Amino acid sequence: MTARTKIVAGNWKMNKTVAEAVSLVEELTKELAGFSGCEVILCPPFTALTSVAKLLHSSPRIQLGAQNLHPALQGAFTGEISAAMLREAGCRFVIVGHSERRRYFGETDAFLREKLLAAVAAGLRPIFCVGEELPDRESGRWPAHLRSQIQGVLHGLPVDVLSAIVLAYEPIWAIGTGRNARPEQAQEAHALLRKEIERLHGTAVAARMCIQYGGSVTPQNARELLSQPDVDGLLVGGASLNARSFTSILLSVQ
Ligand SMILES: O=C(CO)COP(=O)(O)O
Repeated sequence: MTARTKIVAGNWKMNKTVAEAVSLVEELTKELAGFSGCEVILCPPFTALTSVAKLLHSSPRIQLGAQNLHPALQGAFTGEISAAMLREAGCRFVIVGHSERRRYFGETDAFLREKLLAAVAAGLRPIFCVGEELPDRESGRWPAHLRSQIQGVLHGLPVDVLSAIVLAYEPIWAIGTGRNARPEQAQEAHALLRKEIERLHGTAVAARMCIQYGGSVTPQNARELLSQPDVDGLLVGGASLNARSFTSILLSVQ
């Protein structure tokens, strides 16, 4: 089996002023001095990126990510931000296709594909999110839904783009609900996603791909989720907003 480096990311969503972000990162860098259990990514809101980047200079194991980008290089897109701007702010990663972006901002597969291409062209690694709604989970249609999200966006992408992507399985019914997927449910979905990647892009790409789980991850459930063979990391929302809970999740990585 290919050994994949585990990657745990904190998606702060629309939380933390610059001052709050700085204080959280100061606490985290203190708690995580010497930590080398996995790659750690922090995704603060845009306004806090440069301040957080400065604090992370001396913590090479903690990297910076953004929560969104626009695929155009520049231009008349009021309120948007480009991949080059994110790189300049110190980002290495960017979340693409989070269910909240798909749901509230109508982001389509075609648009997400453009974002992935723009991100990788600028040297960013996308964290590409997929996941089903509760009715699809309950009716058993979730495998078809996940396959169609993968095919719709990743089909035919060049191998350098695929190799840069971190995939995140985030069942929508588990996001912010306190109801995480059971470890065996996460494993089943991750194995299916890896199989689909393999079908589209071959064994080597699929075996190397890091697939994170996201949705109500807590210090209590992180270890068991991470013990599944195809769970290669976590994408943490609420529990990443507090230094103690995020650190305790990170310490569950073996
Ligand atoms: O959406 C998520 C991370 O991107 C998950 O959020 P919660 O961990 O708050 O459920």
